[in-house]
Amino acid sequence: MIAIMGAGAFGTALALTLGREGEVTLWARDADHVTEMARTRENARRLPGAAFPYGVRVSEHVEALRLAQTVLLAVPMQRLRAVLEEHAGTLAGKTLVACCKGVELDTQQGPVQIIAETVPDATPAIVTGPGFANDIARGLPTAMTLACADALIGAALQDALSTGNLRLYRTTDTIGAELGGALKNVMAIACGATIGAGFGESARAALMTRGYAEMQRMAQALGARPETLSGLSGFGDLILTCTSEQSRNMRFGLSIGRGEGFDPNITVEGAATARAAALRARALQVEMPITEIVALLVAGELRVDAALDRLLSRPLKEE
Ligand SMILES: NC(=O)C1=CN([C@@H]2O[C@H](COP(=O)(O)OP(=O)(O)OC[C@H]3O[C@@H](n4cnc5c(N)ncnc54)[C@H](OP(=O)(O)O)[C@@H]3O)[C@@H](O)[C@H]2O)C=CC1
Ligand SMILES: O=C(CO)COP(=O)(O)O
Repeated sequence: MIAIMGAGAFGTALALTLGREGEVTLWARDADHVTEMARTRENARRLPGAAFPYGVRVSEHVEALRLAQTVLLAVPMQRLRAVLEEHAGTLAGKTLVACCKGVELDTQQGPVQIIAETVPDATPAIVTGPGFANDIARGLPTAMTLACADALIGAALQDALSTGNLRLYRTTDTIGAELGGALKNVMAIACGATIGAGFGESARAALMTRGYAEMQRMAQALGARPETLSGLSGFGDLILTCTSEQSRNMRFGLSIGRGEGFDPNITVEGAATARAAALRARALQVEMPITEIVALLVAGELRVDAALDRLLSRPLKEE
């Protein structure tokens, strides 16, 4: 059986697509939220307008996860460690599939390493790539990456988690998969800020391309395979997130560029990840000027016009 921890937009979308073809348990921490979802068969708080199919069960009891061999972890990146620590006993020995995108601010670790540290006898994996919760929930076609260092378990997960509208491609390169998903959000903030400030589409294309070069540099410094970054989890998600206003990271960037406020309750993974990735890049001595600038922008330590000046005044070099 499959279970999902976290009834946010993405956890709910995964429950919907899996629940159309089998049984899935969706766990949320808030009992009132669970009661509401059970009564209305909808998650009006996080993914309104998408009716739960028959196969979706909801629960606020972590014991409901005991029967599941595979648990998808769909909580925000900066909360992942706390959730795993709190429920490590229940999750021991299971296959734990991170569904979050980012780098932990305090440790500069990704989700797979956090799973390995907090639930050492679990098998970690990650699902990441271009796919908006709304699209998945509506049954629109999507393709993402499933990464698991254990190739046999990865193949079984690929079968178990692929659905009629969610096609999973498989890799054993968990480092590349999680870095692609984490860093594309940073680039989406940069692109949003650029568009919001009125710098134009050409500037966005330049940022996406140079941002992709940064993603490759860091990934390779950490031992990822270049082809993982050029796949769905890297290049694919970079395109989606940097070009669509459905993306919260993109919209957050737009608000920075326009000098407007942004609802702090909206999950924007790229904000903390920019700061974490900038720290990691410095420690690795990897050059990541766009990431550095996004880290300063989100901290309010740099204005968008000064950020542009800083990028344009860098020494000219070979591509
Ligand atoms: N939305 C999307 O299109 C996609 C999102 N993702 C990734 O999925 C991850 C989650 O994003 P998303 O679902 O959109 O975020 P949302 O903001 O929609 O939801 C986050 C959910 O996490 C829950 N949560 C937060 N902290 C805890 C905790 N300590 N214990 C239990 N539950 C907790 C929240 O519960 P509560 O409601 O009680 O606050 C909420 O239901 C992110 O890393 C994102 O990058 C990946 C692909 C697509
Ligand atoms: O990761 C996503 C799509 O692949 C969702 O992006 P946002 O978190 O920016 O909304």
